[in-house]
Amino acid sequence: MPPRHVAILGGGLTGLSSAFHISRRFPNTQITLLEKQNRLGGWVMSERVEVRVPSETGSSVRTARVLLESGPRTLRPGGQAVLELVNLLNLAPSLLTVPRTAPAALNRFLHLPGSPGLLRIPMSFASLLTSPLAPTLVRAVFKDAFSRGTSPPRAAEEEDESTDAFLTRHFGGTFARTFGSALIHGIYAADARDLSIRAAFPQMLEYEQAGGGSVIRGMIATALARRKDTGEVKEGTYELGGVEGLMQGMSVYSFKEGTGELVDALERDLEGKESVRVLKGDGAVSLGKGESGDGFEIRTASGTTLTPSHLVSSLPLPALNALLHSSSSRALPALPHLTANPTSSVTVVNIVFPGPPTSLHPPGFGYLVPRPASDYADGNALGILGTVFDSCALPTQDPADAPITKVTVMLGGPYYTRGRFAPPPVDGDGSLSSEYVRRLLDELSRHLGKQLPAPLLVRVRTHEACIPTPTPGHVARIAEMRRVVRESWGEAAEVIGAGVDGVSVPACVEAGRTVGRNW
Ligand SMILES: C=Cc1c2[nH]c(c1C)Cc1[nH]c(c(CCC(=O)O)c1C)Cc1[nH]c(c(C)c1CCC(=O)O)Cc1[nH]c(c(C)c1C=C)C2
Repeated sequence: MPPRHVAILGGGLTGLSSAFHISRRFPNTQITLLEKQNRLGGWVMSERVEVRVPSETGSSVRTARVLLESGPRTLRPGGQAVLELVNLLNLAPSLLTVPRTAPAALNRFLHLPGSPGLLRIPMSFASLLTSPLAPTLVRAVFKDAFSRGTSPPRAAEEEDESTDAFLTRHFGGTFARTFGSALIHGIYAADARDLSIRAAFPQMLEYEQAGGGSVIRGMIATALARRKDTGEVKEGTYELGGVEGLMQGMSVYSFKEGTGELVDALERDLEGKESVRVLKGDGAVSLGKGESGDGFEIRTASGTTLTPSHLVSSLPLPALNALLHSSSSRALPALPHLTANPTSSVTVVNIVFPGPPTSLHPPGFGYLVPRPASDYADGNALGILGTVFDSCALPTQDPADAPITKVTVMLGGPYYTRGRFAPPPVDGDGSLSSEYVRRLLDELSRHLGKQLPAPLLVRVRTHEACIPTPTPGHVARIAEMRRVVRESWGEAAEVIGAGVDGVSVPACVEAGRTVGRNW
């Protein structure tokens, strides 16, 4: 029998995807989505702002509406659950795609703390030959591929280690610090020494297993096995329409109005459904068992009481923990491990410069800054994690007749938790102090190897505790947490979200897509 009433806690992508998919599966079920903020989408945040742009000769000024992203800005075509939403929400006409052959897909850089300029990460054998990064990469490949028996596979499900420890074991400490830490900054804004390899990169463990202890041998063996596998016709379970075809040969994609279009389309869809109620600016303040012992009782900040038969929590796990502890009447049994993982805070600074991108930075995706050899307490002015060259990947998101260069600098993460850094103070109107902007521009000029012009716009957002870091043991802890939900809250409740299923946009959408499949 379909559920009578499903309450969904949290209006980020996971909550929105849950509401969308549950309402498709059970069109007559009442659904209430509760979000304490006045907006939906969590940290997916796309916004157009007016920028006064001088013409190339400087003789006139025009106003351009420039798109700024402070959360995820591009998506990978491999995430089928997101492609399905693009199809079902008719977003294909808004798609902007970046081919695999574009400079933004091919050129990625590192800025090594302590030395000026950027180093291109070699993506081909030819570019490896001339790269200053070659010694680190070649040594790493040899260490993993030709070391026999020194890296026993960690097959047992309960075994886990940090991503840094795994990479050091296979590829050496210099590789782990130079490439591994930078990669983890770009995804989790976290310290690779804190991040579980099993939770973040389970495929690495599969390669290690397939390669008898070597990741590289395992990758080669897996690729060869896939090539032999040609006869198999895979059953498509996602409703992709023609969208998959549009993604052939593409590295990433977004939308004309940014990733926020996904959120807006989901919100419009839910608003159009009579069975769905979206309560913005009204979070749950208490959560307990229903009065008759059946279902749940939720009280909201505005005083509304809900008595759903089914419950989906997509709240950050620490927020769910706080909610459970503040709920006294008919309290639900506590859940283990909700506060086991730390979270990273990220400061996102969008900067718009006059002039075309070619005048300011090399063509490419942007650059990442590895962990300094001296650790997070020092060695990196302001705690910069990396910079994205936004205008390079998706130039058509902004007006073609306004010559601008848009970059986004990301700061914080482990610099805020382990270092002596704190999020930059902002003035009453939300802007950075001119002294901080000067220091930031000086530092960027050093990274890019050229003096930068005065920016047309600088906008800052600090996302507090926005990305959970699954620490070693996460997968086992989540399995236990899920068991306790099942056994003591019942089959009518599920706990999902970035802190459970993974931090990427596809992981969040997928979690909402599969929630309640057994109802
Ligand atoms: C606000 C900053 C974010 C940082 N990480 C994420 C956000 C939103 C989340 C994230 N970023 C990436 C992934 C992997 C998904 C994938 O594409 O496979 C996740 C979950 C990769 C990534 N990192 C950066 C970009 C532009 C992308 C592509 C996806 C996206 O648009 O987010 C740049 C970047 N992100 C962060 C830093 C410090 C950084 C530096 C250049 C933190």
